[in-house]
Amino acid sequence: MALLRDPLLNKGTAFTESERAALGLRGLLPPCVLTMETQAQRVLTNLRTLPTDLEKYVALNALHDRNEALFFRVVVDNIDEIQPIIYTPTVGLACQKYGLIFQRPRGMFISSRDRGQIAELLKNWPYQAKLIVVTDGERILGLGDLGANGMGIPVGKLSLYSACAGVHPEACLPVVLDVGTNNDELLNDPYYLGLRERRLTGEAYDSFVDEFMQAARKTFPGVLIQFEDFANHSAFKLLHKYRDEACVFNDDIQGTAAVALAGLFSALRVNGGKLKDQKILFLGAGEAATGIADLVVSAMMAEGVSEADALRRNWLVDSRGLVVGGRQGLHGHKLRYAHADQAPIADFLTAIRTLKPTAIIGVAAVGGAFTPEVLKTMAELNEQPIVFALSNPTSKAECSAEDAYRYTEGRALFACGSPYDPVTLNGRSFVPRQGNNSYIFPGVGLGVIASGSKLVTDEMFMAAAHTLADCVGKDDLAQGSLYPSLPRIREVSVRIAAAVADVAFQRGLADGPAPNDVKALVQSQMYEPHY
Ligand SMILES: NC(=O)C1=CN([C@@H]2O[C@H](COP(=O)(O)OP(=O)(O)OC[C@H]3O[C@@H](n4cnc5c(N)ncnc54)[C@H](OP(=O)(O)O)[C@@H]3O)[C@@H](O)[C@H]2O)C=CC1
Ligand SMILES: CC(=O)C(=O)O
Ligand SMILES: [Mg+2]
Repeated sequence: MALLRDPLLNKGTAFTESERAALGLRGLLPPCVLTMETQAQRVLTNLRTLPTDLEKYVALNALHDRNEALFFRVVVDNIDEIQPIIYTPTVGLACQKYGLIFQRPRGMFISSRDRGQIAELLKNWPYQAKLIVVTDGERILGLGDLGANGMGIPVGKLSLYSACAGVHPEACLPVVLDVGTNNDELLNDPYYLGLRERRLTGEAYDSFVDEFMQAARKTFPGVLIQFEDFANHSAFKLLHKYRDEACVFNDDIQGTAAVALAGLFSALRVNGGKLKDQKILFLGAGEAATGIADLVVSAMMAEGVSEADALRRNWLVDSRGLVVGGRQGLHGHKLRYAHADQAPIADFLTAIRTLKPTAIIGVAAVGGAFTPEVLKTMAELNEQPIVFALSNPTSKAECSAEDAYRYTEGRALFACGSPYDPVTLNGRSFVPRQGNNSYIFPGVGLGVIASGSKLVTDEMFMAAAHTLADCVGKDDLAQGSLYPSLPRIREVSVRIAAAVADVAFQRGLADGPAPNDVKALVQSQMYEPHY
């Protein structure tokens, strides 16, 4: 009976006659033995009768908790259909309703009440984690502070690690650091499952996170830790504090940078431009924007431009307007892009008219900010404007795919953070694809784990960006797709992982000498969902 209740071992109705006899399962299952294919078909049939995406999310979660192999089989074989349910946009809604839809816990919930005991608590995890995705829930997608409800994000990211890159589910540990929430709605929600107190701040917060970091690394030596959906003020601080001593990265800063740069490379193959000649205007000046801008600057410099010139080709608009030199209160990550000799500009459209960018990248979580006027202006300024609406979930997208194509007469080179269906305009069909770090982190994580890298470096993200861009074919570009199709994701992840592992071996970061065939090493470590 214990076997039927262990999701990592359970096969349900697929246990064979001989297994049933040997494992004490006779009488505990209906007599008919099903194949995994029939089970998967049954899952899909049931799923497709459910009226809402949230109900589908709940059903898939329940399957995940019953039978991991079947769950991942269904995800891998139907990635286009299932990813939007277990990841953005539906995972955003699932986090908002986390307390209401909660059935079984997944991952570890470490709250500020556990201070002083985190190492002890981590021992309760029954597996040897190689990969932790951790959030404190303060900036869940573009939905703000969702406190402990943010757990849906590490769970969703780790599902993609196993589905898209074959990191073994047993190696994956989702963690929420529950330091309270400042979201009054949640504090008053009878179903909220997190601590009902305001967020820990300052030294108390820092030492709590540090205790977790030390305990996690001690309990799971060599573990890769991915920071996810921390608020801006914590994200940069934590990345800089740990990146040179621990195997960590920040997905929102570094993963997003790589996927956006790959998308730019693809767009430039279509319009014939060079990266060093682009002028990029970001809506947003936070983790995603400055992460992308920093990697773009490095890539421009690799094309022979000076750092000063490369910086000058990247401009940021934040909640107070264009980031310019001399503006009061600017600090940290924005300062590199606070260009002198430019008067302040309050709004995005005027910034476009003044700066004449070749590309706009939306990462401010302001839904609809790429208005018809913005899109038309980009189309007036550029034969083929680059328009990336990367904010998540869909409600926060800067524009829809349809609007991006319609208001640029089908000339936009478009990518979106959350999925959009294909668009038909004047008889031409466009297939927009997701500029989402989900193309990057699975392969990066696999490469880091396979090589046993001690650190995760910017060079790895640069390699990942180039590799992802190389996976895009002419047929993709011809239909407006700046990324490869999702059904190819495991092949893409292998290539990214090999490129990342190569960097680890070349830089002496890996755990051992380089093998003859790095790709084979990576592939040998991949989990295949079958019985
Ligand atoms: N597609 C993908 O792979 C990814 C998408 N994202 C999405 O990007 C969005 C932002 O994430 P992240 O960068 O981490 O968040 P941050 O909080 O770090 O940054 C948000 C930025 O948006 C700015 N902003 C807020 N309101 C406005 C406004 N009205 N006009 C102009 N700028 C504004 C903020 O300004 P100020 O600095 O003044 O506060 C801030 O600079 C989210 O929706 C997230 O889902 C994030 C990571 C990956
Ligand atoms: C995709 C992602 O990481 C985000 O929207 O935060
Ligand atoms: Mg994120």
